[in-house]
Amino acid sequence: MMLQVKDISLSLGKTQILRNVSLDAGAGELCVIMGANGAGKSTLLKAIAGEYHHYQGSIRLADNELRSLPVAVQARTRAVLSQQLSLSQPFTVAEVVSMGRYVYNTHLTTADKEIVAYALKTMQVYGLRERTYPTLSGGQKQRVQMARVLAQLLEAPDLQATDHTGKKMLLLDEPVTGMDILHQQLSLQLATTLATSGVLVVAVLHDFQLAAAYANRVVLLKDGGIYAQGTVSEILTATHIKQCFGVDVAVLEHPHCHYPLVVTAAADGLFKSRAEKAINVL
Ligand SMILES: Nc1ncnc2c1ncn2[C@@H]1O[C@H](COP(=O)(O)OP(=O)(O)OP(=O)(O)O)[C@@H](O)[C@H]1O
Repeated sequence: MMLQVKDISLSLGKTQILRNVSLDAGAGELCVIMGANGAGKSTLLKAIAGEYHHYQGSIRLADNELRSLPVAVQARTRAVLSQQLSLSQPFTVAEVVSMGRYVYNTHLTTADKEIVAYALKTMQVYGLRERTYPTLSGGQKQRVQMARVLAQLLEAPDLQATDHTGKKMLLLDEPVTGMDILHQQLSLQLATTLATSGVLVVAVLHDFQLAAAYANRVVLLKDGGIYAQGTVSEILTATHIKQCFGVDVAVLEHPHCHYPLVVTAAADGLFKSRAEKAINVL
């Protein structure tokens, strides 16, 4: 799946939210969108998910203009984990994950049920499958949502069995919010495994360490526009982070791994930055 976002601008109400955003991402990539609160990350992800039709510019998926693709086709080619998904009905965990399969069949086949069980086990929520979703903890809910999108993407109950190249896209909006460190790592490893099988993964993340460890490409948004995009080492620099988040950080070498470490200096650097002004105002 090739995604080509060309010069899109989008207003919601009277406010322009996205300004001339362009990015290209290809099959097998894990593309991470970062930026401060309100920078436009979720809006961009929703636009790529086909939620808005009134953008200017073009969003092309495998060479088709997104807004011309029928919704049913979109649902079979991409899965979306949105922020703040609320389910008012007391669905069970198994039912929530099964929703990922109803885009293919109105009645679940044996293969669908195997995929659902596989997704539940992969996100370590199989033991919760009879529980009602609203009773879960925040992190457990996110794990169930990851299982749902996994169930939607898979063509067999095996992560590596299928070549998804050119066929599928996964959109994740802050997927690890509320998850403990083990399940954060598990979720990003899962995203990487899917990317390796050819899925194009676009994820909004706030965590620099997860982005540094897992992203192939980082897109940094500021005030609704692209501030910078490129590889982890090109984008996660102290200057960019200061410009986009107003915080002084040091970017260090990881002692064992190939990716950088972004660290704040609470007693020193932080208080030289805009955060100090914000704190003083309180
Ligand atoms: N439906 C809407 N109508 C008007 N303004 C909106 C609407 N949705 C979002 N906005 C505004 O658009 C801007 C971008 O919002 P968006 O949710 O894309 O930010 P974000 O980068 O995902 O932020 P966060 O890190 O807080 O999730 C914000 O200023 C937000 O208040």
